[in-house]
Amino acid sequence: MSVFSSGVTDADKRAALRAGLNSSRLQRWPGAFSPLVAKLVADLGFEGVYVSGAALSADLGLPDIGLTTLSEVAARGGAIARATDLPTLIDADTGFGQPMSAARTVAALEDAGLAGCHLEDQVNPKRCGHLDGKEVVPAEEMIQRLTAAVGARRDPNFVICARTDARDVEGLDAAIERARAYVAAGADLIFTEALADPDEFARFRAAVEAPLLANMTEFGKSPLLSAAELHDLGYNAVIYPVTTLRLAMGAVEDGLRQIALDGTQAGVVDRMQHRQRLYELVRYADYNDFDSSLFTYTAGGDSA
Ligand SMILES: C[C@](O)(C(=O)O)[C@H](CC(=O)O)C(=O)O
Ligand SMILES: [Mg+2]
Repeated sequence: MSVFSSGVTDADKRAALRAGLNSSRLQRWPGAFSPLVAKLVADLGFEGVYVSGAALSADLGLPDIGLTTLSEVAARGGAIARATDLPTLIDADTGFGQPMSAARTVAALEDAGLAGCHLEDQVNPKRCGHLDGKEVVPAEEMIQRLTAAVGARRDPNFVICARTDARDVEGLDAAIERARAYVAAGADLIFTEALADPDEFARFRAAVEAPLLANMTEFGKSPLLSAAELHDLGYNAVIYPVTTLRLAMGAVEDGLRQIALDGTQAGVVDRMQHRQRLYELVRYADYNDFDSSLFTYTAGGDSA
């Protein structure tokens, strides 16, 4: 196995994602805002990796209002997916344009090594699902989006997740009705955005015959339910989309303030990831071995 690639093929990652959704265990997918974070997510025993549109745009210094392009998202998502053996689900916003654009999006994300993506029923330009003032397209338009996306995938295991933002715009019953129509259009997984309380999660579960994904984003409209609570509610997957970015940025800000104050980082060194841990995550020793095997290579095939 090369140090430069995951030991698991894209097809096997997608099969693992499917198997996880069909299992009775809740699939926990923390957001990874970089390939290095994806390595940490895998090392700590989570089932999958999530790539958040909010985190990806924030990382570029942009608000999450649909400014990022398919090329940017596929490139960054691909770099993250390739850094781990885990399957990666990515946020594809509204599919980056018309229904045919959603089809192109799926092809590009498959090529980039992603295991699945979610498409939402918001209008363009989209908003964070937990902010007021968002709007949804008519259900028929979202069904076109989904039909195009489903038809575009070559690997039948690539997961197409349909997100409905309708709860906050049209009410819970309309959101559930949309979810059922999206399943009929071929969605493999339903993302129930911005639900208000556990009872709403339960009502979605009772009404929709497909795997369900919960969004446990902080400072939003939904309560922060635990993995055990979501499992008991019958949910199949949970994302912690912006959590790692918020944790990291909180720590970076605190550290920078301390340096500005003290004139040295000496007081915050014990809060840092140690050089050794970083090297472990990027498999420094394996690259060294690989390099020395090249360095000592001789044409006769002997190596010292
Ligand atoms: C899940 C989400 O789409 C994301 O981009 O991560 C966001 C998360 C957030 O802004 O907190 C959303 O819920 O719209
Ligand atoms: Mg998003």
